[in-house]
Amino acid sequence: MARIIYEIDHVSQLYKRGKVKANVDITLQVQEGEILGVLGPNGAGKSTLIKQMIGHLQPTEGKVSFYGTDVVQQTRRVAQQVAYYSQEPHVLASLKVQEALVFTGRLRGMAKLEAECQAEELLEMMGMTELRRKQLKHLSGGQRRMIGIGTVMIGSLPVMILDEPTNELDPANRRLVWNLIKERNLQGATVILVTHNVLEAEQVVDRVAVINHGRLLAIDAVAKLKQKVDQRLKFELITEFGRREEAAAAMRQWGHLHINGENRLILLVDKESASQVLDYIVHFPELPIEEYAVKPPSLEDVYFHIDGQAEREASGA
Ligand SMILES: Nc1ncnc2c1ncn2[C@@H]1O[C@H](COP(=O)(O)OP(=O)(O)OP(=O)(O)O)[C@@H](O)[C@H]1O
Repeated sequence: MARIIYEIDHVSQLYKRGKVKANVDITLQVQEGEILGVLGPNGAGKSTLIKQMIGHLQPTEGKVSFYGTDVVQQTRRVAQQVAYYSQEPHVLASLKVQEALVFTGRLRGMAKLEAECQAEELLEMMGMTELRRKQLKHLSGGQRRMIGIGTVMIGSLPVMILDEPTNELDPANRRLVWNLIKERNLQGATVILVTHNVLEAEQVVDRVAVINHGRLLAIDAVAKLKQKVDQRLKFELITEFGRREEAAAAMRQWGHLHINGENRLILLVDKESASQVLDYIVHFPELPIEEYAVKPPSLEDVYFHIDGQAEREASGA
């Protein structure tokens, strides 16, 4: 059995004197050595949970323990063991790239030479050695984010918490970051990864916690979550420009539908009705659908399925 690093026990967070419930009665554990993805849409309560995990926020109710002790009673130990990458602007902005990395390494107890060597290695890995003498505030948004990832990596702390690590990055850098995360995990690091990029997260996470409206809707291994929609097939439908709602209204009768872009619909249907749906699409001439494809469900579909189910239960449907 893997050791439990984090124990989140019936945690709730209220803002604005109780008017905003950012998270509601969340209970989960993080196991040593895993990559746990925390998925949810904007405003779901993901960052609030992370702030509680690093001790920046004391939960209104419940407790977050790190190796068995309340996080807020040992923020120093947590800071020494948990590397955190936030979405917020970089506090090291006036430092040069190399200084920012070395400074962070030194704060984590590295010797000067060791920190300088690791900073150089990281810059090489990220293809950013040319930028080492530039101030962070003079970098592009994406470059600054890459250096932010570097500051999480330096010192090789045993736990990494990354809040939307690939936001603003181009495809090559996104791949690089996912590879760095996977590599660190193979070397033993536990990773908690907040994202709404479900498609990319699927490639790296071991388990997934789905959060919306502050509540934990599901937590399990990706394969187990996928079993929930295993008996379904996914239709990806591209609608005619400006006629998405019309197409959605016609297709909703066949299964669980969600809108996924200006002219893209995703329809999850039971395997038994798939041939009927196909027949309907092909033979119904008025249907404003330009292209369709049938695929097995992805983690993204599981996510929408779980979220949709929670919405339906909440509305009593
Ligand atoms: N300091 C605050 N004061 C008041 N309300 C807040 C505060 N921080 C967050 N909230 C609210 O709490 C809810 C959860 O916010 P949170 O930032 O945790 O969501 P998130 O899932 O991280 O969203 P995103 O993906 O957009 O970053 C939102 O409704 C948000 O508006």
